[in-house]
Amino acid sequence: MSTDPQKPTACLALADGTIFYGQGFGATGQTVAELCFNTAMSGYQEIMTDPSYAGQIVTFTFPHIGNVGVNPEDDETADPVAAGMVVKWMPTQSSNWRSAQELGAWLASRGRIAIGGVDTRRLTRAIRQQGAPHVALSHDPEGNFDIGALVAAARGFAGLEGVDLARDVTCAQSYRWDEMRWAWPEGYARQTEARHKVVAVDYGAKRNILRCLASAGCDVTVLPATASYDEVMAHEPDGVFLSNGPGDPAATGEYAVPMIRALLDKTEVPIFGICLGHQMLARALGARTIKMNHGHHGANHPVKEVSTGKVEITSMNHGFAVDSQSLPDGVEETHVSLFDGSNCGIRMTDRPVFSVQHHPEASPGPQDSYYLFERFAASLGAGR
Ligand SMILES: NC(=O)CC[C@H](N)C(=O)O
Repeated sequence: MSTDPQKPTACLALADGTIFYGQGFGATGQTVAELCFNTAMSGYQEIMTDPSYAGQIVTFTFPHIGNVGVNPEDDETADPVAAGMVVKWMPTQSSNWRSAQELGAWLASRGRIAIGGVDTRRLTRAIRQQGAPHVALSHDPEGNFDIGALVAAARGFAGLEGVDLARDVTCAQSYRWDEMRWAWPEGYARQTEARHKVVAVDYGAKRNILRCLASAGCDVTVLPATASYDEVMAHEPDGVFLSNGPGDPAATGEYAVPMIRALLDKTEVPIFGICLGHQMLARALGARTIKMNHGHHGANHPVKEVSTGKVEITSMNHGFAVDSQSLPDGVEETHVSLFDGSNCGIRMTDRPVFSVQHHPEASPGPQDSYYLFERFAASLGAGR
């Protein structure tokens, strides 16, 4: 361990040669990924364990990260999935009654590298200006860095376009889910009966999505990402849910889109998709998806529901988007981002098939969009 307090023990190299030094925490070693920034002021543990972040390092624009520690209940999946984290201030000792472990120890035990002491405003401006950069992040307690090799490693990262990561993060086998939310958003009744049989296809599903489905009255069976049409229909579902997940919807869609297309062609089953599920439903309907400059990642993104004009404050985490210009006849845009006008929701006009780009399960984030789970449950009929 270096004894010089000024000597950097971590280094973040952008592919354009820009270098950020800081103090390392979590695991030691090196990782390469795409870099994004997240503006949420809380929920760093949920963000780090959201499977949608596979292949990405997250820069937190909120400066106090780590100060409430981590706990087993707030994991969105079993392990952190984001490749690493960048923060402004080194985490202080955690102070919260729910804290079971310090953030640094938790990251170290899960092989995830973090760097603190970075000018995250400057870094965020760089991400906005150049688009999500490819980076290499190195943590060496001795502070020995081969900058040329790090920049070369960042340049060597192939990026996320055309990459299917859902296969890496999906479940190995199907399973039932019956845990409900711990708290209900204001104004919603607690459902006690699982009345609707729902198959949730797991492209990297967050646990709170499954809790929200169960809480809206769904009896949930989770299937692996590569489940075929026949495997889905063998469960005789009243509805099918398409989850969030990492990577490029075009690549994941190579196997997911034919399954979704078969559901649309051969059945009348209601479908609800979130984020990657939304993007792949749109592709199955004939629309295009595109890579965004630096994407949307945060917990305060305003989204307008087109039919009512109502604005929801939403949780967001995506780097690809549905091109609303490419929506075919019979599919309408239901939600739109008030930050940049990008598509945030679609529906088929003649049947209960709909999806959204934002995250109605929040975790972290506001609860404004929870009604979408109730809307899905209502589309499943009176129940069994
Ligand atoms: N949260 C998600 O499902 C992300 C979807 C997709 N990987 C994207 O980045 O756009």
